Amino acid sequence: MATVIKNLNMNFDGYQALKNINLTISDGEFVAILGPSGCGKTTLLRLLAGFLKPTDGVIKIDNSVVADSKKITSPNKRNIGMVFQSYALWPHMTVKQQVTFPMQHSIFSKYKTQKNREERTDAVLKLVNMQTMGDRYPSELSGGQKQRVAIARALANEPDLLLMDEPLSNLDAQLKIEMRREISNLHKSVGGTVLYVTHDQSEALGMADKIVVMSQGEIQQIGTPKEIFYNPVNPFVAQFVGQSNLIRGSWDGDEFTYGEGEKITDYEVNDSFKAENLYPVKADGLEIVGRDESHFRGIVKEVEFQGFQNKIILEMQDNNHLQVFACADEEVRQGEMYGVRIKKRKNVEI
Ligand SMILES: Nc1ncnc2c1ncn2[C@@H]1O[C@H](COP(=O)(O)OP(=O)(O)OP(=O)(O)O)[C@@H](O)[C@H]1O
Repeated sequence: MATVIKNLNMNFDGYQALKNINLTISDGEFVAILGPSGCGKTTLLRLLAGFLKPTDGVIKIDNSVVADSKKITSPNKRNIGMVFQSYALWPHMTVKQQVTFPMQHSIFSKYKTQKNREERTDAVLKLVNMQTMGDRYPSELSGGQKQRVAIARALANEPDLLLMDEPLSNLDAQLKIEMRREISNLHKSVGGTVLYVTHDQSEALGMADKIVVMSQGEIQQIGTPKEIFYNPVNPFVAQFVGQSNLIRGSWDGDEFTYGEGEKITDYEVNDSFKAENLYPVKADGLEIVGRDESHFRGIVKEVEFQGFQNKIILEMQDNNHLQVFACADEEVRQGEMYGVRIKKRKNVEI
């Protein structure tokens, strides 16, 4: 049941919200669409669900065209489950009724008898750990419980594709982490294909098989979480996903020169950084090397205690700000000048 998106464009009154999107989602894959607010994530999801008609391009699910610029297959004729940020539960229905409803009304329902539907409702409520709350109404549930019901409802008809639009953004930090684990485990146990929209890089990195990074309506990079994190293809991905520093200098082949002639050799840096004479390095890839004048140096603007480490913000001589992690017991004083060095990149299996 692969979903294939080809040359997809979406215009809203002259504003191009999606530009030439090409993406294949394979059967059983968990794909995260990751990008900042306004980059077109929800628009892509709405096109897949059948709520919008593309300006251009084609969407195929299981080899049949469900959308092109001329016609679309309506949402009720696609076997798609949706989980929204706002939960979108029906206030007048109990938990059990919410889950049973799509089985009574969808043309894809395999659960034709009342008994079948009751069994399936019990099974999906058990999956999301809500089996004891079947008779409650949404107003009697916590945020996390509502989200579990929304997930159970979306899974009831065993959708070909489960679309999740920032499903955890209304939950508190602790619950987010719990639900993240639950959704991952659910995907592992039930299988199925998931497209998960988020602007939170840690959700995408922790849950997805494949991440699609988007910016301003365009796909920037598609890859596994490790590929995206360790080998970003351009400065946007490096900064958005890894919060990398971008150090100015000059490239000669695989050798980068920065500061006062310090050099580092790196075979993994994408040509798009070389073209701009930038070196991407995360906060843990830099080290403070004392106050030796000959080093690449800057003034410490902030020292933030983070428990295991300190996060240090330095203002460099070219006004660029760098983030550096240092051991919590390493004394670094605010307002003073320190040298910084790029550490040799560790070999990470990707
Ligand atoms: N119906 C519409 N009419 C006009 N412009 C729209 C419409 N829907 C979305 N847009 C615009 O398209 C762009 C992409 O919107 P979209 O909702 O897809 O972004 P997003 O990445 O999901 O953002 P967020 O994370 O804030 O939800 C935005 O600039 C938005 O204003």
